[in-house]
Amino acid sequence: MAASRRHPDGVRHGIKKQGELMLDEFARIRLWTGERQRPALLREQGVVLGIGDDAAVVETPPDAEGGATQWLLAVDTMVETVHFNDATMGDADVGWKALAANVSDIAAMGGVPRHALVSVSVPKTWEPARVGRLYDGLYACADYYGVAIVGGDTTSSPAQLVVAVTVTGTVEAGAAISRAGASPGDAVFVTGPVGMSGAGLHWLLAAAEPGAGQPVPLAAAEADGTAALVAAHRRPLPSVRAARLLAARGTVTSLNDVSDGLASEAWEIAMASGVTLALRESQLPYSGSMTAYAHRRGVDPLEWMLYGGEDYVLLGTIRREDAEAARAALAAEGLPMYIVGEAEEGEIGVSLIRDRGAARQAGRREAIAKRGYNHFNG
Ligand SMILES: Nc1ncnc2c1ncn2[C@@H]1O[C@H](COP(=O)(O)OP(=O)(O)O)[C@@H](O)[C@H]1O
Ligand SMILES: Cc1ncc(C[n+]2csc(CCOP(=O)(O)OP(=O)(O)O)c2C)c(N)n1
Ligand SMILES: [Mg+2]
Ligand SMILES: [Mg+2]
Ligand SMILES: [Mg+2]
Repeated sequence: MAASRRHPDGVRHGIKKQGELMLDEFARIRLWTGERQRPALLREQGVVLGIGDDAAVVETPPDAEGGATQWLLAVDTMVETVHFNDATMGDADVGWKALAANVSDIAAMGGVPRHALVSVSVPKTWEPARVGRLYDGLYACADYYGVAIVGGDTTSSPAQLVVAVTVTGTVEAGAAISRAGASPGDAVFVTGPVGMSGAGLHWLLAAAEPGAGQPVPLAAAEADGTAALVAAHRRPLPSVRAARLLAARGTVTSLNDVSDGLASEAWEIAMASGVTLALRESQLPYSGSMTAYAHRRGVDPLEWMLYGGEDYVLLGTIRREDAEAARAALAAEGLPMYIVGEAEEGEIGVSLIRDRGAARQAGRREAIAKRGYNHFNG
């Protein structure tokens, strides 16, 4: 009979011959998820029954005035080697980002993120402590955004780690903001700088030592002036508060979040709405550290800004007459909003008006390619 004893965490573990803790699937799940969330948060999200049964039970939350809400449902997956590797991300960063990418999709509909289901497929080579750290990051992000983790699934995996997070959110009935409502004359905005994550990834891949088997330390990035870029890549901060403030104004006509790159997301709005989005180069939110790093590496910063991706800021359109007031209202809350262009009538597409610095050529227009991160193309 397998030896076992009561571990201080209250979970019953088998003991390997060498004395190493051997946890079965259910013990691991309890270790990763047991009593990790504040009871107040679970109550706030209407969780009647959370982790531990066949399915979670949650109440449908009313809006602030007691009115009806609608559910928002989204899922996003992260796969080792595709979305991260040993060098680019720590295990806790993977957990944070897996949930953050989902929270960002709820923000992109103008909603409030509420619940999450977490599916992990774990290679046999991953010691349990690594998944424990992944859950540290997941729960840190869940706590930050007030999301209740109410269940999930656990399997082994023949090779890479896969983590898939499903989120729910709610939005006032009829108030979800799609990609399809932009009209000619609307202002185009973003809720934060773009290109930092792509630049951070570039730096991380260059700094990675083959076979080091551990993430590039943040201290190395600090020493090189790229810590903000690495943080943007590892710990994105989706724009939930900005989304809620903007949605409440009733003047936002389309919204999307930047996962595949500003160009790709702008194309999605342009196609869904049947407009051209014209971006002004001089108005784009250039980050100082991203621009400095790009110049050091001889890269055009626009490359990361337009095509880098994983920024998890929002791109949207808003009625022109409310654009400046909305910007000021967000600024009053310490939240950035940059007006970066205009929706126009005409052929569906995205263009860039070159009106910045040395590249200035009397406002020359360039067509922006429908390119960005694509899982089956490059
Ligand atoms: N395998 C799939 N089955 C059904 N719907 C999918 C699948 N993959 C993606 N989708 C849907 O296609 C749309 C685009 O997906 P995606 O580009 O991943 O969105 P996002 O960038 O917002 O995460 C979304 O509505 C998503 O729900
Ligand atoms: C090791 C590594 N290589 C490449 C990338 C770049 N990358 C991977 S996925 C992705 C786009 C975003 O992921 P996706 O699954 O397309 O999210 P979604 O659009 O569904 O929200 C990018 C830019 C990375 N993050 N890490
Ligand atoms: Mg997706
Ligand atoms: Mg999205
Ligand atoms: Mg994508």
